[in-house]
Amino acid sequence: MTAPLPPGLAAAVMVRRDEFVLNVELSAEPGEVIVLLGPNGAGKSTLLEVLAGVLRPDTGRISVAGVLLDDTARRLHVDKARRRVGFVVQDYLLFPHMNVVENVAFGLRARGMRREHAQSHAIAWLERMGLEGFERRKPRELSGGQAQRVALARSLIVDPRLLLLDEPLAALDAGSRPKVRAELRRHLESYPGCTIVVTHDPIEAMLLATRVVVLESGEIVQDGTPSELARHPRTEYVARLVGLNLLRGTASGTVVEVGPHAVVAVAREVSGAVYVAFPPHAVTISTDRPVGSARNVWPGRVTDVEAHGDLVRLTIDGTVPMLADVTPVAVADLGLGPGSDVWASVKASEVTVYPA
Ligand SMILES: Nc1ncnc2c1ncn2[C@@H]1O[C@H](COP(=O)(O)OP(=O)(O)OP(=O)(O)O)[C@@H](O)[C@H]1O
Repeated sequence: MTAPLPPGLAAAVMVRRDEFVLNVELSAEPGEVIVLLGPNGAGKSTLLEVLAGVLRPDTGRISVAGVLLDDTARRLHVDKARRRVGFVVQDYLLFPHMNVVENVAFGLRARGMRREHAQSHAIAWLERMGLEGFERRKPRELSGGQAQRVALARSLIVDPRLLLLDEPLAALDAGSRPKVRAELRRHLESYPGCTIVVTHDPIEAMLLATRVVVLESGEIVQDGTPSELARHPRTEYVARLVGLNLLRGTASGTVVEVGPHAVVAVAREVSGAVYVAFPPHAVTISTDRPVGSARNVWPGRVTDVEAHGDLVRLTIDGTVPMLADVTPVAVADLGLGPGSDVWASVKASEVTVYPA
């Protein structure tokens, strides 16, 4: 007897594209949001295309929600149109000649649902996405954020068990990104299936992911929670990308309260629930309380010291826990090691702040 297939995603595939080889084993539980990171050409889009059924694996197996979608040993391949997999690509690929309702209803129509029925489902989804009033517009009459929501509604309406998002926010301008990102996060929180999101943006990764998987040269080089990755990056690429201090707090004016007696000063006025982020290299470490111009000065204790490329990454515990990258010379001069009491300072201008 064969073991039952898992309720989430289970994939072990090898795909060749000319010289490039993707060789990946990946599984995910329902409800997990995996952010897939990796340098250009690492194979992220290739992996999504294989999972979506756009590409066939050379060898391997893929199952989603207990259903086998590919099994090369048995010559089994479920066509992309018949997979319960939603795939949202970077440029949305909305049908330009169809209006918004028709775009969203498309998947249901393709499955044979009657037109009126499919459209009333689509209208309900548009309402859920905050898009009422846009039903009859054509894709070219939408903003980037609206088009992104239409694309998401179009994928979710067919109740996929796996949702694949290839750089879902890349087409948005910097101004609308934080808001759409927060919306996307809310949608993903209530989505019961597995999600895989490809992004190049570390903030997006840290905000959306319950788990981060890093792909380099067609192989998974690291897999863990965002904070595990930030604390113990295993490659230069990971270190550069996700080595980010990220805190959640409540803002008022230019001050964000991130914990009891812990505040972070930021350079612009904000209010309400926010995230604040700053890179480890923006942190200055001293053993005496500094008297400079930095508005953020926190006491802490070094708990971990790790070589990290040309620098040394310190894990600091205190009112504001953080990672700090310092030079080996500074470590030697200040005599730093686990247990050292230090002052960490960060300029307000180095802190990024955005809505939670
Ligand atoms: N249609 C194709 N035919 C042959 N090779 C391809 C094709 N598409 C991509 N490749 C190759 O496959 C490799 C992985 O590409 P892929 O697009 O999956 O990477 P990626 O991680 O998504 O990169 P990026 O971040 O630049 O989008 C690259 O070496 C690329 O040249």
